Amino acid sequence: MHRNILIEQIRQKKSYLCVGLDSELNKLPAHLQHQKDGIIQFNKAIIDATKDFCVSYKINTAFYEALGTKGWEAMEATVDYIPDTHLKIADAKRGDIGNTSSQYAKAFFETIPFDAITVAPYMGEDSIRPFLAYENKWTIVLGLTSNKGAADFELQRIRTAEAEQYLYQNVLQTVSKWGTPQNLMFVTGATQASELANIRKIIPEHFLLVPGVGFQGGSLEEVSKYGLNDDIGLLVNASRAIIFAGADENFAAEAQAIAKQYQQEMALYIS
Ligand SMILES: O=c1ccn([C@@H]2O[C@H](COP(=O)(O)O)[C@@H](O)[C@H]2O)c(=O)[nH]1
Repeated sequence: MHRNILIEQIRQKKSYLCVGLDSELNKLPAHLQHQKDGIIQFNKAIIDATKDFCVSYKINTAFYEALGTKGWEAMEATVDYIPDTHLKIADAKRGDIGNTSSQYAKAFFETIPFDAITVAPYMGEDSIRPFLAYENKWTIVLGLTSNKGAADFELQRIRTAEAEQYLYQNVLQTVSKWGTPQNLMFVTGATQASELANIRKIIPEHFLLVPGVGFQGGSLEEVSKYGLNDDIGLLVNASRAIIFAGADENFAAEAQAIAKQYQQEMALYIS
């Protein structure tokens, strides 16, 4: 998906919400858990209920890979069902030596036609280039993640030739030179909103994929205050807070109500 289309969708809907389809089998409403295509039915109902309030869906592949062939089938059927107006993100956190990364890119951009994939930067440029080689696809590189473990490496101070900085800042500076704001985004956890102003100094134009509102406690208001740019530049993800808002037959209506709440708050922040 081209950046202009994404921005147009966001402006039309007054929403930069990304709904996370972390559809863990044993958390589905009881009536779906034992059905052969329970996850597919669940995802379709969630998509139908939320598509007017969001611009993107993020499938965390772990929840599907864990189920083997059935999970991969559910992932494919879900990607097929998501309207083409919505950015389809594979949260797969891949990255390997170049020829292996090429196969990951093929798997998630061609075999299953996602628009975007999350990638870990640890193995460096040759591990990321194969994803960037695809036109109209997005590579979303982990920058400053939302978890406690971000302190172990990403928030370590390092000394480079130019400056003393956090490791994650060096990642943003370096990786942003390998692609452009048209094909590269960065993950920034909503729980790290205090760093957003610094992040915007390094990458003012790029889109940020921001997980961590809802269950992880991040603030949509803070993220929006420090993260929005002239093109909006944010995709804020909520998974469990939306898809598991209700636990019974009413789950889709409950999910819709929460997605709508996020959208309505976002509309206040979009000028
Ligand atoms: O830094 C990161 C990177 C990825 N995630 C993923 O986003 C969702 C968040 O789910 P919630 O239920 O809204 O907490 C999930 O798929 C994570 O693996 C993240 O949380 N933080």
